[in-house]
Amino acid sequence: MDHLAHVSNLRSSQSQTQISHLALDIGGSLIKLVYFCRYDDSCRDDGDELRSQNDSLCSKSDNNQPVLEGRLHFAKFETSKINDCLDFLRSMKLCLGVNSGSHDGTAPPSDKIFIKATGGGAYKFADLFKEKLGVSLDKEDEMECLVTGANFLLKAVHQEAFTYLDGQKEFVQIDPNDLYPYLLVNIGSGVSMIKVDGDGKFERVSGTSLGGGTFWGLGRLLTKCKNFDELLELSHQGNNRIVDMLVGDIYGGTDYAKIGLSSTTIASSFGKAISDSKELEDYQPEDVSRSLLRMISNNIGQISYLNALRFGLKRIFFAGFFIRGHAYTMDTISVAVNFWSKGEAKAMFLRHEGFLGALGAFMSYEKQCLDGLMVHKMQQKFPISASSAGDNIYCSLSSNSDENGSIECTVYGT
Ligand SMILES: Nc1ncnc2c1ncn2[C@@H]1O[C@H](COP(=O)(O)OP(=O)(O)O)[C@@H](O)[C@H]1O
Ligand SMILES: CC(C)(COP(=O)(O)O)[C@@H](O)C(=O)NCCC(=O)O
Repeated sequence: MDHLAHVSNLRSSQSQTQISHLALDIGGSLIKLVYFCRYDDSCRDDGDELRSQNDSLCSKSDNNQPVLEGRLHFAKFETSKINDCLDFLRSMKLCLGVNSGSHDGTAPPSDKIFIKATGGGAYKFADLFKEKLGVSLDKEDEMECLVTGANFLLKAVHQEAFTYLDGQKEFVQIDPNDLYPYLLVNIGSGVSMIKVDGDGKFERVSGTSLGGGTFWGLGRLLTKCKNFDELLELSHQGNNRIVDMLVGDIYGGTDYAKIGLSSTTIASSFGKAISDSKELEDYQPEDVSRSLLRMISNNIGQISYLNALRFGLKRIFFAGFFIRGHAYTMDTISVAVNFWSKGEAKAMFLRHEGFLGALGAFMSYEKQCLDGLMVHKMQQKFPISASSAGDNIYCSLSSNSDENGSIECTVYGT
C-alpha cells in the first residue's frame, strides 16, 4: 500500500480509534510516526480477529494498573512535506489532547502536551510544532532510540528478522538471551553503525555519508525520477554492466583469479561512463539506477563487514528506509557481507526497518508520564522475556498487518 493510501485509510479510521500515545522520528528524508490506538467498540474493522483474543479492551492488570489493549500503528511522510504530517496530526486531534489518554476525557492545556521525538528534525522543527500544533517535542537521543527500537523488535516481535540471499527470504529465530553483541547498521539519509552490547549499552563505531540520501539524491539528478519508489522500480529493469566497469572489461574478459576476482565482479562503479564517449542521455535511466543502487549497497555491506570484523561481531542487522524491503538492495548487501566475511558473518534485515528510532522514542514514555498515563511495559504474547528488567513484553505482530505491519500490544497505565 502506498503511503498516501495508507494515510487516507488512517484518516478514515481515525475517528473510530483512540490514540493515546505518539512518537516521532524526524530524519533527513522521512518523518516516521508510531502511535498506539486503543481498541474501542467502533474499531471493529481494524482487528476483529485480534480483538476476539481479548476478553476486555480496558481492564485491570494483576497489580491493579489500567490495561489498554490496542495496536501500534506506523506511518511516514517525507520530511520536505512536513506540513502533510502536521495536517495529519491535527486531523487526529491528538495534539489537542482530545485523544491523548486523559482518563476523564478532559483535554490538557496545549502547552502541557509533549510528544516524544527523535532525529535531527526534533531540534530543527521544534518551533514549528509549537507554532502550528501548540505541542512541545520532548527530544530523545537518536542513537539511543535506534538501539531501543532494535532491541524491542528483535526480542519481542515474532518473525521480525530475516536473511535474504538468492531471492530467498528466511526468518531468523532470535533467542533474546543470546542476542548480544551485534552490529546495527541504520541506513537512512546517512549511515550509522552501532555496536550493541545490551539494553542501553551501545557505541556508534562508524558511519558513512554514502547512504539512502546519496542514492535518492544522485538518482534523482541522473534519471529525472520524480520519487524514490520510481527510482527503485527502475532499478528492477536495469543492467549495471552497461555503466559499471567489470574486472572482465579490464582483463580482456577473463577472471583475475589470483586475487579472487571473477570477470563479472565490479572493478569500478560507473567506470564505463568515464571511458565511453557517451553523455548521460545515452544511458538508460534503469541502468544508471541499478548501478547506483548496487554501488551504495555494496559499499555499505563492505564497511559494515569491516566494522563487524573490527569487533568480532558475527551478526549484522540492517535497518533504515533505504532498504525498503527491496530484493536487489538486500541481495547486494547480503552478498557483500557474505563475500567479504567468507561466509562468517550474516546480514539480517528487519521487517519494521524504518521505524526503529520512532519505536525507541515511543518506548521512552516508559520513563515519563504523559497525561497521567505511563507505558510501563508491553508484554509479548509469545513466551519470550524481553525487557531489560526481564519483564514480559505483551505484543504480537498483527495477522492482517499492512506494509508497515501494525503490532498488537497492551499498554499498562498508572
Ligand atoms: N518515499 C520516500 N521518499 C524519500 N526517500 C525514501 C522514501 N522511501 C525510502 N526512502 C529512502 O530512505 C531514506 C531515508 O531513510 P530513513 O531511515 O527514513 O532515514 P532518515 O531518518 O534520514 O529520514 C532516503 O534517503 C531514501 O533513500
Ligand atoms: C547524522 C545522522 C546520524 C542523521 O541520521 P539520519 O537522518 O540520516 O537517519 C546520519 O546521517 C549519519 O550517521 N551520517 C553519517 C555521518 C558519518 O559518519 O560520516
